[in-house]
Amino acid sequence: MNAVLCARDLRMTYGRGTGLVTALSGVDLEVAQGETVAVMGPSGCGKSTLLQLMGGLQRPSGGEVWVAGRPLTGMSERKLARLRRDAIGFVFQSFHLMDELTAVENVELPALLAGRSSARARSRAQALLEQVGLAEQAGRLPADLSGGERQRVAVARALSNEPLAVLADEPTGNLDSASTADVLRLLDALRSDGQTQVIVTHDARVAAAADRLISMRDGVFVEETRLSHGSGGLLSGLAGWGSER
Ligand SMILES: Nc1ncnc2c1ncn2[C@@H]1O[C@H](COP(=O)(O)OP(=O)(O)OP(=O)(O)O)[C@@H](O)[C@H]1O
Repeated sequence: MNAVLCARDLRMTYGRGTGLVTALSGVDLEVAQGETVAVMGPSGCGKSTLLQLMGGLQRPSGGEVWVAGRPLTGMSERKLARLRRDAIGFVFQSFHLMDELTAVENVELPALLAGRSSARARSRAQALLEQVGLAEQAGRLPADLSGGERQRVAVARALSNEPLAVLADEPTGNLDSASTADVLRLLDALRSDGQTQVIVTHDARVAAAADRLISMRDGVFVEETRLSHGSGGLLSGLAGWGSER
């Protein structure tokens, strides 16, 4: 299997008894190396659940996920944690930053956990913060950052362990056009280096910049569109952006 991320007949039901909620009703997805897939759909249709299952943060109720050809089914929690740490970068909707760590410390943490030297982790963290326009905020605690700044720290953190795949839940949700452009430029550069990306978004401009767009509704894929941008990649979604800074 050549896909970096692969799911077959993926199903997820939360709760038990009469309180069952079906979040995913059998989806199939293959994402190739260097490919960016955008996932769109109304609130509650199962987008975040899809990311959590593809990244091994939750176990599915049914179906199978492979990351870099390795099946997650039957993998021990320890191996799963190692795979997440080494191969995957998550951008969560609620950021999940550590309150007591500065921006740069938050960003370097995944790289340190993945075994990088402190010098390499720090220099990559600083470079990533610079790329998302936050070089000057590197020493601040999350409490002293705006919502959009925290979000950009979360994006930088997801990229710090140089992951094979990034799973991003609304990475530009709170950002103005200039900051969105920064984040998309960074993702585009990493995709050019072969990174695989799945981006849940409500922003049509972010979606338009992906290689493939999947529309979800009620736990299933209702439409898949392959987009073509010539060689522009994500940046082609940025025409006319970023001029307000
Ligand atoms: N931990 C949970 N326990 C129970 N139900 C859950 C849980 N997580 C999600 N759900 C339910 O599963 C369904 C899909 O949720 P999910 O968060 O995947 O949707 P989403 O498309 O990402 O929504 P949004 O765009 O609002 O983030 C929803 O009905 C949600 O209420």
